Amino acid sequence: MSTITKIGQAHDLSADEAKRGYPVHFRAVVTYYDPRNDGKHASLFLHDSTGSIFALFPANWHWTGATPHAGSLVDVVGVTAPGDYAALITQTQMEVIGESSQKLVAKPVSFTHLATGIEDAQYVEIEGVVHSITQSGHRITLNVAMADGMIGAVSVNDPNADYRDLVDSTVLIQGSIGTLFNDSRQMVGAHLMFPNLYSVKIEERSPSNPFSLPLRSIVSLSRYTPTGTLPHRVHVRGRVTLQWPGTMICIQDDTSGVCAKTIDRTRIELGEIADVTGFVLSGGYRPMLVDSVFRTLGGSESPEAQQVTPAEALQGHHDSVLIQIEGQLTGRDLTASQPTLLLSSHGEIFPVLLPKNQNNDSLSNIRIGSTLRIIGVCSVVLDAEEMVTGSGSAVTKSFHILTRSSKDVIVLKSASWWTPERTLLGFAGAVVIAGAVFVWVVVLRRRVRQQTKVIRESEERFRHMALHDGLTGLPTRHILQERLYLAPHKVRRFNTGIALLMLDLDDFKGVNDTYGHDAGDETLRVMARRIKESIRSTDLVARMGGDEFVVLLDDFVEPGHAEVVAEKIVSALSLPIPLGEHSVSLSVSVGVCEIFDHNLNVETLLKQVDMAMYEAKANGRNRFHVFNSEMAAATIARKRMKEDLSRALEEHELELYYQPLFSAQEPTLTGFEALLRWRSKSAGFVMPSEFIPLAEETGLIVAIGEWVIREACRQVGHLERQLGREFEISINLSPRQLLHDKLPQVIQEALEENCRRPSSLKMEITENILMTDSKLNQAAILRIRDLGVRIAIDDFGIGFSSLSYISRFPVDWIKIDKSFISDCANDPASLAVVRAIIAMAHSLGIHVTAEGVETSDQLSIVTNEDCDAIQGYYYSRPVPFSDLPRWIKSLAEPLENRCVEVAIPLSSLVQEH
Ligand SMILES: Nc1nc2c(ncn2[C@@H]2O[C@H](COP(=O)(O)O[C@H]3[C@@H](O)[C@H](n4cnc5c(=O)[nH]c(N)nc54)O[C@@H]3COP(=O)(O)O)[C@@H](O)[C@H]2O)c(=O)[nH]1
Repeated sequence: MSTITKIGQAHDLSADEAKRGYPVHFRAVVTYYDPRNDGKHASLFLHDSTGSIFALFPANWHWTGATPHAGSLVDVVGVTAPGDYAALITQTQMEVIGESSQKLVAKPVSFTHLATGIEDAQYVEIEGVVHSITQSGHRITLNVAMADGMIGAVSVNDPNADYRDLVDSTVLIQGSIGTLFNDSRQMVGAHLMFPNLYSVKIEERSPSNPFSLPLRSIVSLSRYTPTGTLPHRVHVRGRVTLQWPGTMICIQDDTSGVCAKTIDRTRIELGEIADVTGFVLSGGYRPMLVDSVFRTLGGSESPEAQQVTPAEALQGHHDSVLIQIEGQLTGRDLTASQPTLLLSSHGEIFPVLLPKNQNNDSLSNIRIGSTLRIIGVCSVVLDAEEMVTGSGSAVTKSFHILTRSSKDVIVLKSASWWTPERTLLGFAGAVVIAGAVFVWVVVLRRRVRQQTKVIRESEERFRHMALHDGLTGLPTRHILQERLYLAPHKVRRFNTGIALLMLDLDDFKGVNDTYGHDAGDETLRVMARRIKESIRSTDLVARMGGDEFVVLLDDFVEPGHAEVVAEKIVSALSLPIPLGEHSVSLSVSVGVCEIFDHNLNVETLLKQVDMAMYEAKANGRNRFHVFNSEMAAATIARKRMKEDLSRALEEHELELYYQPLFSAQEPTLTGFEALLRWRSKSAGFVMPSEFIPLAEETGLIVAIGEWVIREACRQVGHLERQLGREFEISINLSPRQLLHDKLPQVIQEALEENCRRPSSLKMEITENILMTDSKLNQAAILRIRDLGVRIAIDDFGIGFSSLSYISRFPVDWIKIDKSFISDCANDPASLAVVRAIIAMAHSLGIHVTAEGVETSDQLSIVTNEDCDAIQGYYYSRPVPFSDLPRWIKSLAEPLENRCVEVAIPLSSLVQEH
């Protein structure tokens, strides 16, 4: 997998591509650093000339040099992973290499633009008024009102900084955008991560004492129109008509009333005069204040509660004003989080809200039907729909009363069963009763229905939005989960099975990149429709996000049924999709899992079908793959091995074996190839073919490879001093290691620390390193060769080697792959290949090693063909370092007496054969 070196390239990967874990290596500027982020991870936003990206790494990361701050230049290695919107970097390793001289340019953005999500992780500038400041854990948040919406600007709290001055100031803030998405990839919010107060520029400073702002009459708030583009705090004064400590305070002056949201819990007497400052929030009949603070000025003259009828209250003029109103108690819920009474009067039904956490026991004894007088602040609700679709002016829909305590509920007339009306009704007869009841129920219900219709509609809308994907209309993972949890019962009851199919479109990103996002959306809609058409109406298909879908078959599934469905889906989805004047063809990879056991575990089932889907991808895509138990065992074992391997270096479980290298013509020992071994505490003696690919995948190969270079130079240097002669060392290089910027420096240090001639070191790379990403790899190889180190091409002949490009490349050695050597004695074709490689290499001035020489026949063939060096079991297997001196001494003895065989652990012999 090729390494990505530009941030923009990594940021733009689709979720599916990012999930593959592309290796990345960037040099970038830090725009934000939070050493604690979520406790387990530290986080960084990084920026280069192509864009910005978010990187996660362990919170206990040990910085070898300086710790970073905004403006640091860092060297970062990691792998890509899907983020909520754009890709991010995990398994990050990094180092600060200095200060950036680059002046960062932040793009000014509006909230509406941020709401599209496309600026995820990018470096931007916002303008707005700071409404409030909140602290949570180690972070501080400035809640900023931009011209078109509110945004939280987040930073690591600096205990020495004073943020309070910022409230009500107009500010410009530069930082990186963290966008929040739900499972359906719908944006639910965004934060601006700013590094410190230097990123906040105050354009217009607020007065430090908010109560020094000029006083306004409360009624003027209704006429409030922001003079500039952004609204600032206002200051009003009045008598307190209601206080819900920590939530709200309402005041009233001669002109009107207003309610203000506040977190201040200071208790205040009703009727006291209070100063309140806050930000105007319009949208109701009258505006309210938010993020408010208040102070009391004494006094205790309670404002008069105006007597109003429900019809008058509905007109709206009494909104936020203290009123008294009468009605019959028709219902109550005193145990709800918001205790409520329901009153009716003159055909109107209105709720009365009581303060939370108060003793309302006295109210539970009031009989339904009793006539009550309520004193409280009137809150009028507008009909938003009517305002939009109708006249455009404020249309009131309902009202409710906010009371200060249960004392605001006065029983005027208690209802009794034997009221004159009811007695009369009793005499009037069953038909009249039925009629009256019917009318009463109809009228009451109609009113209640009207009151609750809007609530129910918005609940329905939210529920539908939460449970259905906005693009395809398919259910989301929540519905799938509900159905999955019911599945075991169904299996038990009907004695059938269930099947799960996980679908991932192959190369979907290509459609987005080539034809644009509208075409991508259309493709997803078509695919969703085709999947639905391929299954029964009782089966379920859910969109999991991106281009991933899951199908649940839980209706009388019989063995093999899921495979038939998967086959059908694979062929339905491979049909061309018309996109305007174009037509595209895509394929899909499907994982399949069938279960006929009611003890099935839903989590396990999801993991298994995911594994099967990845297997389908790995086996060439455009196909389905059925889960089997070996896959699970292999995946678990790999995961465990990865975890163990991440500790292998620090737990000293790695060691080097050395396989001798001989010159061919007069066989003399010239040096060794260093070969890595892992003596794992849990897995035993592990061969490199098993763990090097994992080290590559996880990025651990960079650290492990560095250790190999340093350790091989140290150990062979030690041997040389002991024996008084010089050896050459061959070391294998992995592709990922090659692209790490520090590699030449590591090699140079290892050479210098051990006083080694550069030409005595040979770095072995495989052919396909040269073929993939050739420009980057070639540059890296040239940098190593510039040190004077030799380059060898390993396993030559099995890849894509082209003689013409070898001639253009600075290669010193070629190692003919052992498969040709093992066959050359019996297979004329292999012998011909060996001859051709040697002739071609020599004509280009390149030396040749025959590797894997095991027999005397093979030895004489390669020697006769003029090979330069020999490596193979014929001379020796790889030898542990501690046995090398003994092995070298035994060279004088006949081959069969050499001590090497005893030097190798039995386990490694078994694995090497
Ligand atoms: N990036 C790194 N890769 C490494 C490192 N150490 C090893 N490796 C790579 O792992 C592969 C397997 O290595 P290993 O199991 O050690 O096998 C080596 C020899 O034991 C084997 N060999 C040598 N002679 C013979 C023989 O006569 N017969 C026979 N059947 N096998 C023989 O060949 C392997 C050496 O191969 P090569 O490197 O291609 O010269 C292997 O691909 C290693 O590259 C490491 O530190 N880093």
